[in-house]
Amino acid sequence: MTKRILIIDDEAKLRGLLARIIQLEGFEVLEAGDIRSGLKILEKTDVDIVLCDVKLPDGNGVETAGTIKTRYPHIEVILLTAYGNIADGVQAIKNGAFDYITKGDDNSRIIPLIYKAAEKVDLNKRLNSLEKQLGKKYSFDHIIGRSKRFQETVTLAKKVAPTDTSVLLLGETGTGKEVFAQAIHLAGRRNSKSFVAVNCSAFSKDLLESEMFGHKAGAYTGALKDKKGLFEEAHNGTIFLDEIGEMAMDLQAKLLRVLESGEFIKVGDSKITKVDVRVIAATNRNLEEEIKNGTFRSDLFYRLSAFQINIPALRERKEDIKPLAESFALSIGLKIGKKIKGLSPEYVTTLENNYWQGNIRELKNVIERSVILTDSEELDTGTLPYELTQKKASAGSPLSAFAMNSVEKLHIQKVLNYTRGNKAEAARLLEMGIATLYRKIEEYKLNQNFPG
Ligand SMILES: Nc1ncnc2c1ncn2[C@@H]1O[C@H](COP(=O)(O)OP(=O)(O)OP(=O)(O)O)[C@@H](O)[C@H]1O
Repeated sequence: MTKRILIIDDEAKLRGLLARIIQLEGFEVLEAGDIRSGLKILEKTDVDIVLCDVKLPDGNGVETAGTIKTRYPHIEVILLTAYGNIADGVQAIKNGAFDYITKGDDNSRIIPLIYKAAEKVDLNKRLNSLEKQLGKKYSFDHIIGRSKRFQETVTLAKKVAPTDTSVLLLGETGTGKEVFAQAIHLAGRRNSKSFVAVNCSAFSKDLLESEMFGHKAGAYTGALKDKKGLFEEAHNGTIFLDEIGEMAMDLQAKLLRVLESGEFIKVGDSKITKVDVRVIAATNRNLEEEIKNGTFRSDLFYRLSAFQINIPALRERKEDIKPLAESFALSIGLKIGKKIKGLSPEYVTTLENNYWQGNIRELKNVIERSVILTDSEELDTGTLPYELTQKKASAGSPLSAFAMNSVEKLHIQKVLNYTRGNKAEAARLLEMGIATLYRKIEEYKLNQNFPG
């Protein structure tokens, strides 16, 4: 495919000349006279290579090379440096530029260099699609968490990874069950084959059966063609069955058969299909309870639970909150082009005191919000959602929030928020004496800053 090249240079004559030389080679060329209009073009157009001058009316090309690489990692940047200024070129490469050429005396270098950069762009694209095929590419090296509790979990998962044993991952929502499933797959002998994930709660019973096992044409209305199921897609690889507690009983029986013999029958088929698939299942439900309630088959549970891994909730491993938050802040910052250097101590404490019902997923969302809102390179509590800074005091467990004094504290705070800090009005509404209110504000260290 024709590569598209953007030239950012304020010298119109030189820019035009360069554009013509490059166009003659069959490349498509766009031109910009300053950084701002160059970046605007990148926002709207798919560009492969940028040629960028160093001295521009609105900034420096060496820094711009870094900005472009951060925002658009697949683009290759070539810097046009002034004669005798190699230092700029070297710095640009440090910032992620592909290479540099000295203006004027290097005209014969430019075309071969563009071809080389074009090859690199193709490679970037191939790598990108490979990474996509591998899913979110979580290996054990990418899993963050140094706490003892978490490390024990990782050690267990690493031990089972190279075997072919089925694994049952248990943990609250957002604790990283899918991340672990991927890491186990990648560390196992099936890692060059597919990892297929299916969320059992996302489909109705009939649809889930046809998703998992496939169907023959005419099996039911709307089944116009034969359809391969996810078990077949995962042949020789791994299937991850998320929310297995939601699976209907008769499908559970079918799943047990696959686990035992690798065999199943497609919907509407008469013959057996055989696959070789490793099964990793996950749930946030208590399956033993489900068995008692008659909604989960005990034989399937025993088959699956031969190897159980409990992933601890985030609140049970507070030491991991800071490194996780730092890593998310950095990567989200890079994605949206903001440099985040760290988190304020108060910010970290607030995060550590939160209950994190949604675990790492919730933490990631909170950090994303902060990175978007922040105007500084250090994230501070001002960027946290209001309820998080308020929750600080009642943190611990959801139950502790129901202890009498916790309830009183929350209630007084709510009323104070309502009266925007007017204590006389708050005391009246609370039907308590003003002196008592002052004492309680002091005792519970209630927030007295009211915006607006
Ligand atoms: N240890 C970890 N290090 C870094 N990121 C993590 C880690 N664990 C989870 N995440 C991130 O947290 C989010 C939730 O993880 P995941 O989807 O694996 O959770 P889950 O337990 O499968 O959730 P659910 O029960 O809702 O399916 C994802 O964005 C994932 O990338």
